[in-house]
Amino acid sequence: MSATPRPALALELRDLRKSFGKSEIIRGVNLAVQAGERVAIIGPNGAGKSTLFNLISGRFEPSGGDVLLHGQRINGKKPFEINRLGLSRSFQITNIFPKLSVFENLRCGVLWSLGYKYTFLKFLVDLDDANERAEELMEMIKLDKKRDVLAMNLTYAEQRALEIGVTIGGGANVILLDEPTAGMSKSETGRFVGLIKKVTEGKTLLTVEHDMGVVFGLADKIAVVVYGEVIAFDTPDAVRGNARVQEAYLGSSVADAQAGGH
Ligand SMILES: Nc1ncnc2c1ncn2[C@@H]1O[C@H](COP(=O)(O)OP(=O)(O)OP(=O)(O)O)[C@@H](O)[C@H]1O
Repeated sequence: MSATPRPALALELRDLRKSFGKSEIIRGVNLAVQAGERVAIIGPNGAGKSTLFNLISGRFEPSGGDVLLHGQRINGKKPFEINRLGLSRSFQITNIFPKLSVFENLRCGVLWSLGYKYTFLKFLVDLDDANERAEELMEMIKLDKKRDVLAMNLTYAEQRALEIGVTIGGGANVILLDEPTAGMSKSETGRFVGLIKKVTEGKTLLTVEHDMGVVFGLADKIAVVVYGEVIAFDTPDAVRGNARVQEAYLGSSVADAQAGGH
C-alpha cells in the first residue's frame, strides 16, 4: 500500500515563541499552512497578531521555535532574504513610492525581485520583461486607466490596490497582508476582497484582519490568536461554531458581521 503524499506546506510555525523583556508575547504557536491556502489571523487587540507577522517576515527574531518557508528554516534571516525566498509582505501603503506613477511603482516591484547583480545587457532584457509584467499587474489591479498618475494622487483605495500590486509584483508565492481593507468604505471593501482573491489566486495568503466580513469572505482557514496562542485553526464554519472561540473572542464579532449582511 502506498502512503498518500503529504500536501506541501508553504509555511510552518513550530512552537514559535517571542518575548520582550520578561513578557512572553508569543507562547508556543504551531501552524501549518498548505500551499494555496488563504488564512486569516484574527484575535483581540494585543493578542500578538502583528508580532507573529513580524516573526514570519523576519523583522523580529524568534526567542524560540522555528519558522519554515517551503520547508526551509528561515529564522534569523533578514526580511529581504526571506523576500528572495518567495515571501512578500505588504506594509500598508508604505511600500509604494508617492512620487512615482502607478506603472513605475509596479515596475519597481517587479525589478526588485530580479535581484541587483546586473550586467547592463541583462538589465535591458529584464527591463522588457518587467515592463510587460507591470502592464499585466496594472490590469489585474484595475489601475490601467491611471497608468501615469503619481501614486500620491490616487484615492486611498487605489493606493491600497497599488500596494498589493507591488507586493505580488515580485512573484512571491506567499503573501502577507496587514489589514488590507482598513480605512475603506463598505462598498470599497467588498470590491477589494474580490480583487485580493483574484490577484492571489494560486498563492498562499496570510492576512491579519479585524473586519469579520472580510475574514469570512476571504479565508479558507482562520487562525484565532488569543494571548499569544493559537486557540483554533480551522475552516470559517468550524471556527464560527467553536465554543472556545465564541467564549474568548468571536461571538459578538460574528453576530455583528452577520447582522451587517456579510
Ligand atoms: N517591540 C515590542 N516591544 C515590546 N512589546 C511589544 C513589542 N511589539 C509588540 N509588543 C507587545 O506585544 C503585545 C502584542 O502586540 P501585537 O501588536 O502583536 O498585537 P496585535 O494582536 O497585533 O494587536 P492589534 O490588533 O491591536 O494590532 C502587546 O502587548 C504589545 O504591547
